[in-house]
Amino acid sequence: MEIQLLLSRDRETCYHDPVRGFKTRLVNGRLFSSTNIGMSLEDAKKSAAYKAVNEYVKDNTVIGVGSGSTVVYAVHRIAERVKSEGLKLVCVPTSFQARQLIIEHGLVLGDLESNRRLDCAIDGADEVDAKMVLIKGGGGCLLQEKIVASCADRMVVIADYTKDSSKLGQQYRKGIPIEVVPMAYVPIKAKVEQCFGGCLKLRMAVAKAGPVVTDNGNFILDWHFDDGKEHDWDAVNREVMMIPGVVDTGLFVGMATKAYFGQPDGTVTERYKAKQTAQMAPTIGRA
Ligand SMILES: O=C(CO)[C@H](O)[C@H](O)COP(=O)(O)O
Repeated sequence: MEIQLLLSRDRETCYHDPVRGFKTRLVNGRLFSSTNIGMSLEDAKKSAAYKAVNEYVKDNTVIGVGSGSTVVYAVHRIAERVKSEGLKLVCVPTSFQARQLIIEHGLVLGDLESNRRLDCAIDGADEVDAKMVLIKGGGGCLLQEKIVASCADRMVVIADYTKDSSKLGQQYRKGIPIEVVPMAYVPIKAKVEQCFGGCLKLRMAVAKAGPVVTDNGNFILDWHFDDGKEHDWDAVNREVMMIPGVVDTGLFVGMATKAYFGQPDGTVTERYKAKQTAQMAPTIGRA
């Protein structure tokens, strides 16, 4: 019997030796042994979320609650800590989903009218590059996620190892989401393609005919950019934001303070924000 290739995708390869019953997984250049091969992607999300909540959520604080599947674990852990430690927290949602999670877990629901400054925003990401530039909005909630993060003293990203990337586009192949006013989606698509290349696709709904409509009543264009080129994401983001009808982009530049990546063996790796340079100022100033 020969060694079998079980899985091979971007920066992740998994082998099985049927004679010795030995499995290995190579992820982003790190080798994981057969003892921990059974950890699922969900376990990786959970480890990252739990570690972030344990380290960043403090008593008497206001927390921004992001959106997506990894955030579900963060909200579970926040609720556990509120119960066991009696933490006094106010949670500000970034989407309809986050609002429901907060309510379902019996947490105190807040908003930006009563809490213009947050202590920490905890959110997922679709991809995080080596400079901590994020692609967000895979779940369509980028606008409120960016607003809430911009009001927080720190933004903490929770993700599994598939989101860890050296360069945007290496791991996440669905493009950079751009939220747009519906009447402007055709000219915006043409302008971005003309100025920056690539191709923009109107995101279509799955269980509804027609396009995805965001929590804010807008459309999403997913920009499949040219990943063969070097991009200055801060400059690109600023220019795209200037196009009339663009509401926001899923590019989060200079916003994340720290990222936690859950690994296949249950460990969590961490990345900190690089020192700010003049070329890489925060997209939106903190409140
Ligand atoms: O930006 C987001 C939603 O707009 C999410 O944070 C992002 O899509 C990651 O989601 P998940 O934790 O499910 O992988």
